[in-house]
Amino acid sequence: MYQSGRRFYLDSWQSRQWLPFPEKWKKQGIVTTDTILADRPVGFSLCMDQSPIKGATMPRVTMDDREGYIDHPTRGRLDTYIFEEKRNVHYYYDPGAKDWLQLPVSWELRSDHVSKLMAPIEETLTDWRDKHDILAALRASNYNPQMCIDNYLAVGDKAGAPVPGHTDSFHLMGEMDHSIKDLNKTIDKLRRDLEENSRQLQKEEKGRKSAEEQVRKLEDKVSSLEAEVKISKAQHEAQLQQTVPLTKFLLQAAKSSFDPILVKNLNTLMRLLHKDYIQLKMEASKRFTELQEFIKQLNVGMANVSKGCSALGKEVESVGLLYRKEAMQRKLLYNKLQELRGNIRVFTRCRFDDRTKCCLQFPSDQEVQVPGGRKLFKFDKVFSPKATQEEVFEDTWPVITSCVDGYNVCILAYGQTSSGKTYTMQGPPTNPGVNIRSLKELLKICNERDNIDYVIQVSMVEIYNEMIQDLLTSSTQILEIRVSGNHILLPGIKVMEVNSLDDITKVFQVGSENRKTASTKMNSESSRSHLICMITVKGHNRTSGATTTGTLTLCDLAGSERVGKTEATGKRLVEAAAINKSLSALGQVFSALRTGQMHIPYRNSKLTHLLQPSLGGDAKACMFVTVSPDESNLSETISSLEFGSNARQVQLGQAKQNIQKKAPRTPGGDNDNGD
Ligand SMILES: Nc1ncnc2c1ncn2[C@@H]1O[C@H](COP(=O)(O)OP(=O)(O)OP(=O)(O)O)[C@@H](O)[C@H]1O
Repeated sequence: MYQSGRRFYLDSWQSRQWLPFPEKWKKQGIVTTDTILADRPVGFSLCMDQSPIKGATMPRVTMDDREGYIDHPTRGRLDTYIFEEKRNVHYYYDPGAKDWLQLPVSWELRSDHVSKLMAPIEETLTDWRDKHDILAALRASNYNPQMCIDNYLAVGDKAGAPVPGHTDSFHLMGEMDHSIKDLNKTIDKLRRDLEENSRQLQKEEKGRKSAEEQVRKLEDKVSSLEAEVKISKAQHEAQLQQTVPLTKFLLQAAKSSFDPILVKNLNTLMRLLHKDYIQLKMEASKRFTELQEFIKQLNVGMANVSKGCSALGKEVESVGLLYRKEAMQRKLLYNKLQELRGNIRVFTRCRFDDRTKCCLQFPSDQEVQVPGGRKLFKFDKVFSPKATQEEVFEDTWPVITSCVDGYNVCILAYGQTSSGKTYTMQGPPTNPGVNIRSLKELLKICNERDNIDYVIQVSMVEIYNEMIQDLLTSSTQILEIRVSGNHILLPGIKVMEVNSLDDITKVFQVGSENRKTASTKMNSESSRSHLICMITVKGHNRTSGATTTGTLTLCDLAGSERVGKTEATGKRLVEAAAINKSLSALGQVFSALRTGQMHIPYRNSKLTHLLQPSLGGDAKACMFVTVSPDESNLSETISSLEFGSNARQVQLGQAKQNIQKKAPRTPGGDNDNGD
């Protein structure tokens, strides 16, 4: 027997391989051994049908998390196991990156070596013609042609056989793996560069500090020398003042006494004193000149140091700039990786409220912690109550603007009633939210592109009690969903074209006037319907003649709330039930997408049916989970955060660009005789 970590394996004498420990033995057996060394194979003996023996050296066999099973349509239940195997990988040396990178499938097909390996497969399996496909299978068989043929033949029954010519998913997955590996390598390289730059920055910061310290010391010395010069000058002047009156006095005294010897002595004394005085004066002036010279040198030194400091400051600034640039690049690469994986991007925003203390903590801009050290939730971005509408839009606009290039994009706001969904999406007129900012941005981009003619069309509906109503007309007609191919149509819907800021303002004014709002106990302005704003951006390239059609769906969902909490009755109860039904249908769609189910229950509600193209695989989606800062709403907050966490694990697949030669249908189905 062999133990690796928590897993146990058995040596199979027949196949001479390590096989996973049989499930049924686990229920009966006790494994005994003298010593257990972590993560190291040790000798075991197996005692079956024994009563447990106490002691640390007698471990029970634990469950193996690599085991599983599949229900095969023809072979019934098959046990599965994820083996840790070493695989051959074909690399090429990239002189630019100075690194070995995995060969993409299309490049690998040019290799003679690989062609030789593929030849026996092509000869044996003559109906398998897709070279990409064969190479992908060869890779999966560790470049062993015989194993590849065996694998193909082994799974070649009717239900499980790969359909030749139809399985270029191998190729796509290979390419995708390659891109993700490359991106990871680039991220690693950037991280290393970043660390190197940070180290450099710290070193230079240290140098700057020590230079500043030196300047401070030199300044202290200069001021102490200046003080010394002042003192010696003052002493010299004092001496002079003392000497002159003394000389005058002695002369007068000598003249008054008329004693010639005394006068002579006094004259000698005077001469001596004068000589001393001259010497002292010369000494002082010499000292003074020396000091002046020293101060001059110090000033030059200080100028040099301050020059060095400013050069260092500039360098620090440029390293800082590089750091910010690289951080930005890392973020872009992360976004690209997310895009390749096709994940729904989920942001969380906590509502600002100056009347209450925020009960949530924000350890980083991607984490939110619920009080009492309970669960930590991670999102693509977490906006604290301090976040502005600009900051919120900044992280959304790369997704939004890709609809100009022909992608389907969807932004949803989900959260408890009064948690700030409408504030985030619509916002007050003086500080608009994602809706108006996105349309402005789309207009700006369209105006900047000279050789493409763009048309931006907007339509707006609300789903109230599972009924779809057009918000751009005052008509109360209920719209019905019609499906045509991959398109979801709303025949009869009003579409408005926008060309300026005034048009945008007008569309939203008309829409909000028609929107049904009703009061509940929690919020007198609470909206009890889902608001969906559908924007279509059609571009016609005058040079190439290509047409792109992108859609942006902005969705302000009705508040998720517990019926009991709002004490809803009558009409309100019906509204709450309809909202809960559609939101739980949205949760079911996410859950089915997350677990890769064949059937996605889009048709369980009008909301999910209408959003099907935006959640269905070739779209880019992001969701704002809005939460309240108030502790009394904590249980709703946790359930919203959990909803967001689940949505974050949904992979929609890589987004597809809609480029056509001919203009496609509008949401109203104008090319489809929908009206
Ligand atoms: N970030 C914020 N800064 C300032 N005020 C905010 C913020 N978020 C929300 N508010 C205010 O909180 C109140 C409730 O917000 P809002 O109407 O957006 O909630 P909601 O989630 O859309 O509610 P409902 O589900 O009922 O539609 C509003 O008065 C709004 O102006």
